[in-house]
Amino acid sequence: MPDDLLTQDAPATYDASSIEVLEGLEPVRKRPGMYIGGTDERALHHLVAEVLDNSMDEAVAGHANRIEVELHADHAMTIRDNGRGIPIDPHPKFPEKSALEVILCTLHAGGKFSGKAYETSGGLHGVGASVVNALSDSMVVQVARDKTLYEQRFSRGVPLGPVEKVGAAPNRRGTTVTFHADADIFGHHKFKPARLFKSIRSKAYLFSGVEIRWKSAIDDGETPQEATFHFPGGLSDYLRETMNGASTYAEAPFSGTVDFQQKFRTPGKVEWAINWTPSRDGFLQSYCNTVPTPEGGTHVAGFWAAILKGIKAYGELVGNKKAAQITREDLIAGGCALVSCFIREPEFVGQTKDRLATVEAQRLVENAVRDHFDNWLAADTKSAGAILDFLVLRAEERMRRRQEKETQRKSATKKLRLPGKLVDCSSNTREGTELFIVEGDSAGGSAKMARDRKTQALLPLRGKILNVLGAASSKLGSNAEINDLTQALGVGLGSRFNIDDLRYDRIIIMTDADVDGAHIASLLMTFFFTQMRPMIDAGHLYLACPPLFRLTQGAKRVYCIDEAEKNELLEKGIGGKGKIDVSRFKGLGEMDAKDLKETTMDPASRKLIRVTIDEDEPGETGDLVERLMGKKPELRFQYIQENARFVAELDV
Ligand SMILES: Nc1ncnc2c1ncn2[C@@H]1O[C@H](COP(=O)(O)OP(=O)(O)OP(=O)(O)O)[C@@H](O)[C@H]1O
Repeated sequence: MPDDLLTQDAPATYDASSIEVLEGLEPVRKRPGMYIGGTDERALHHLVAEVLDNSMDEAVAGHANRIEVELHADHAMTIRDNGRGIPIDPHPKFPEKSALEVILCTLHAGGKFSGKAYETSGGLHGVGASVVNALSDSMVVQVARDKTLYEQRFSRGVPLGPVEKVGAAPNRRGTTVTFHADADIFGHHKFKPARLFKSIRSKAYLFSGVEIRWKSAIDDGETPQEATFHFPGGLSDYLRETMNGASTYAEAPFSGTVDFQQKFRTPGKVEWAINWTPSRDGFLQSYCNTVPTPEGGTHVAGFWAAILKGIKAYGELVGNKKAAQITREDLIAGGCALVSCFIREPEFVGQTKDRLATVEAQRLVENAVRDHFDNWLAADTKSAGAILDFLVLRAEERMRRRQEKETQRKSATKKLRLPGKLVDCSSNTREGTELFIVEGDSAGGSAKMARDRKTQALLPLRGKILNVLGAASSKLGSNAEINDLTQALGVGLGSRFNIDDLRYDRIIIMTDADVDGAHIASLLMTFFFTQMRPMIDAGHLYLACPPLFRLTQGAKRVYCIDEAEKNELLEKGIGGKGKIDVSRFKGLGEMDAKDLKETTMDPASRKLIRVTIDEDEPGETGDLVERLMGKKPELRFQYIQENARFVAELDV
């Protein structure tokens, strides 16, 4: 048959049209976790932050002074500002589209890359607005510019028509975004008025030049349905409110603002407020360009360095030799602090911006705060003396506690009958020791080789522990696994429980990264939550994060925690030579000691999740545990996967 006939007869199916390219915002819908860190309640609320941060950037740049945030009855959100308005003129690169459409339908489109339109902004990747658009079943953007009102509508990231003039706007300017999150992505999660209210109010404290109005059609019985926030006093007012009348060592907080331009000839500024109190635990809330950074970062490191060096220098000046013993731990214990910096082109870890990584911020903040702190201590010797005495006392207490623990543990190890399968560590002080609760004997094998004998102990559990929620309390004491665990911990069960007897600093649950592992981890967490709650409250309980994949390319090897991270790295490359070899760990037992050590056990390179109870909603955590550990086992794995962030905070 002649060649041309062959081609004529073949159906025209395999041509360019059969090559698929994920276009526009499809990748966001396919893998939302990569852009907003998940699809849970926290991720849902993050959508509001993305849109609100754009309005805040407009305000901080001096173009807006009012922002309105409204939660509607159907859980749609409206965020309106009186800024310059997102540009609607045709985009030079895509003349057939408006800049508005390019911004909302293209990743990495924005006005914050070069610092020309904004000096210091929370936005920097040019993805926030488009991600919200992609994950909303409906989004309407109105722009009031040049006395005209424009509008464009979208659904799941796709424009429903071009930008249109919809009326006159003689006395108005700015941007209004209304979106309704897509239930296909966020499932049953809904906006919580209390959570929104709190984060919106903190924004107003962070930038005193803005007034934020809040309105909610949903009444949760505790959150005001209307409010206006404007705080000319900035962070000192915020600190006073957060500390809620607690007695303090300094009469007024140590607070201030330094403009980096004036001091260091570089754009940006830092604002802070701190006071010390005997009556509650300390805290530090930090922000960069009004974006909360719950995991801190370089700005926070700079802040503590300034305070620590300042107080030690002051101690030396007044001849208090004990001041040299103060550590950062003592400062943090009773210190309540707020730090907010504005810098150009900040670098964060991840799109949800939990930790600031810009190296320069450390130096800028440290130098700015240090000068002021020295002056403040010298000018207010009464407060300075009170703080110094308090910190010295804390340092002494800390050292005494450590000594007590040393003796305590020595006697405890002698007296106690320890379970036979416990592989104990050799340190005779509790400080710095860790107990890994491991799944199965095989995992115990590599863990034994990977551990640091001095500080890391292992307790292998055979199979699943008793589900304490379903069990009568008499059964608890006779369950072998629970008995072994309680003995190894040294704390006693029920009325004999005493947290002071705890034999290790950290208790780390280390299970396989699969359904069974997650089940065992949730059984253990339930046990601690219901029987040894003070251990969680005191921050002793952790989850290990073993990786699921290892990528090897030539001499280079990296580990990935999940499928999404693996795919991201495969796309980006890992910087080695040749083909990338992917291996999937089926369980901890499959990892060799070197892998296990590097990724999961060695404090220098591993990742741990600290298990915490959501302070805002402790009752809810109880309900959830009850619901999940009660009747429906299949929900548990999903719970761990989706809600890990709800009960856990990262601690690297
Ligand atoms: N309310 C607004 N007023 C004026 N311009 C806006 C507004 N919202 C968005 N923009 C413009 O749209 C651009 C894209 O916003 P988007 O949220 O996608 O990314 P970004 O803020 O630049 O960075 P990030 O992804 O880190 O949030 C911004 O850089 C800004 O130029």
